[in-house]
Amino acid sequence: MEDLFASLRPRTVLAEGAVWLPGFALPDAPALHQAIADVSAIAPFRHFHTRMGAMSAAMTSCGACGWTADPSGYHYTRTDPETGEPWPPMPDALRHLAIRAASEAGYDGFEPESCLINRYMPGAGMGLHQDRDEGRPEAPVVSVSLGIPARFSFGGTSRSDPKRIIELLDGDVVVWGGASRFAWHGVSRIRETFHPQTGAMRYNLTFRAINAALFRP
Ligand SMILES: O=C(O)CCC(=O)C(=O)O
Ligand SMILES: [Fe+2]
Repeated sequence: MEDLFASLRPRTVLAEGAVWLPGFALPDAPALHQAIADVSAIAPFRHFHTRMGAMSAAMTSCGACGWTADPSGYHYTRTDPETGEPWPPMPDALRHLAIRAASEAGYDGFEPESCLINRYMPGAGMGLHQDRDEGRPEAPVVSVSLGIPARFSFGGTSRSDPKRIIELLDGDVVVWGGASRFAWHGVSRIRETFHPQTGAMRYNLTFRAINAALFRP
């Protein structure tokens, strides 16, 4: 059965340096759900407020630093501004999966310092953006999807470049680095559907290597 699905949704190069690995994380899903529960028990999901208002995806982080947003901008911080405590350490199950996925996509030696966990309810999405606050252009971003599907747009390094739109399913992984490291991407508003593990919810984990000189307290 697994081979049948793998042949229907083969590994796909989205652009130079960007690879979609359908179902790559499926065997790890139970451990990933446990890790999300453990992290969010210490650093709860919250909606950051930017200049544009509240973000529709709820977020938390783990690792040496965590992604935060406030009306002044985006930063990686060592402590969770909500609790004042350091972000929880990255569970091994997460770190190992990210390293394996990066390697599978051609990026050996990836060492993620931070994992941003996004939680989308139906109606939530993420506007087109580039991930460019990391200060480590040589390291890829590894993105893992769990739960209900999402329409993911993936373009080029100019905002107006043509986009490829793919449906990310439970266990899918997308890795982008090299010529695609600063590719524009976004998530359409999630449609209400049901997944046995997550209910009407989608989780996305993005793993990044971060330049320590950019960490804020
Ligand atoms: O949810 C996704 O698939 C993408 C998330 C993302 O682009 C980000 O967290 O920077
Ligand atoms: Fe992103």
